[in-house]
Amino acid sequence: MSGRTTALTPPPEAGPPVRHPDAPAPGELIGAHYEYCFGCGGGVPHGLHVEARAGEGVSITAEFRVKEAHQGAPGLAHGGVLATALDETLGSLGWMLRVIAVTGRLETDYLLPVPVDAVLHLRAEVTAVHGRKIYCTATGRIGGPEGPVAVHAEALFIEVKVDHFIENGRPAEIQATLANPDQVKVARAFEVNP
Ligand SMILES: CCCCCCCCCCCC(=O)SCCNC(=O)CCNC(=O)[C@H](O)C(C)(C)COP(=O)(O)OP(=O)(O)OC[C@H]1O[C@@H](n2cnc3c(N)ncnc32)[C@H](O)[C@@H]1OP(=O)(O)O
Repeated sequence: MSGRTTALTPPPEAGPPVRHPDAPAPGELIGAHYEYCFGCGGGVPHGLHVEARAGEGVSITAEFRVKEAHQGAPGLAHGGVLATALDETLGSLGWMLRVIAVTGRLETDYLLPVPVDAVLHLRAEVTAVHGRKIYCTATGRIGGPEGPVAVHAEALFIEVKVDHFIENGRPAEIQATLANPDQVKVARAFEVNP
């Protein structure tokens, strides 16, 4: 696509993504990484509640139903909300590599308006990895998993360690999350092998 910045183009020395042997099986529901995540958490009433599943290879599929609280123009999803849905799906790719990664750069193309009550069918995949840099893309389709593409993103995620959240976030909540026996999957996210 025209107008792309080179920051999202993997360098020639980048390698193909490698699915981690302990990655969840294709179709497995991944679940929220944090109850109060705006993208996936069940504890956020007006959140997106994106539901992600492991895909084939190093990919993720997800669904997001647009609700009234997500409007920009009347009856249509806000562009920032759609970017959030793409970001959330891309963020789940860390499960397939067994790393924790945060968004460094996200470029979004809006191709079709997305109405309230529509389900956005999302798919994200890693295209290349170079050191801590994870190059990835995502699409959101409406009208079904094979429907027309409404939104598309290219992104660069950067691998971080759990210290990133302890140093920059609220340590007490990180520790509480780790200590909660019901948050097994969250704990697994922190158990990543370097
Ligand atoms: C509960 C479970 C938890 C699970 C948590 C999962 C959460 C998922 C939620 C969804 C995703 C999100 O919204 S995450 C939240 C939004 N994102 C963030 O808050 C990130 C804020 N940014 C940062 O903290 C920082 O800038 C980092 C960590 C991204 C990078 O800082 P750093 O660690 O010091 O590394 P740095 O040397 O700067 O960068 C490493 C390499 O990446 C490149 N790089 C870095 N940023 C960019 C960029 N924007 N565009 C191009 N390239 C970039 C650098 O040039 C360098 O390349 P080279 O020199 O090596 O070639």
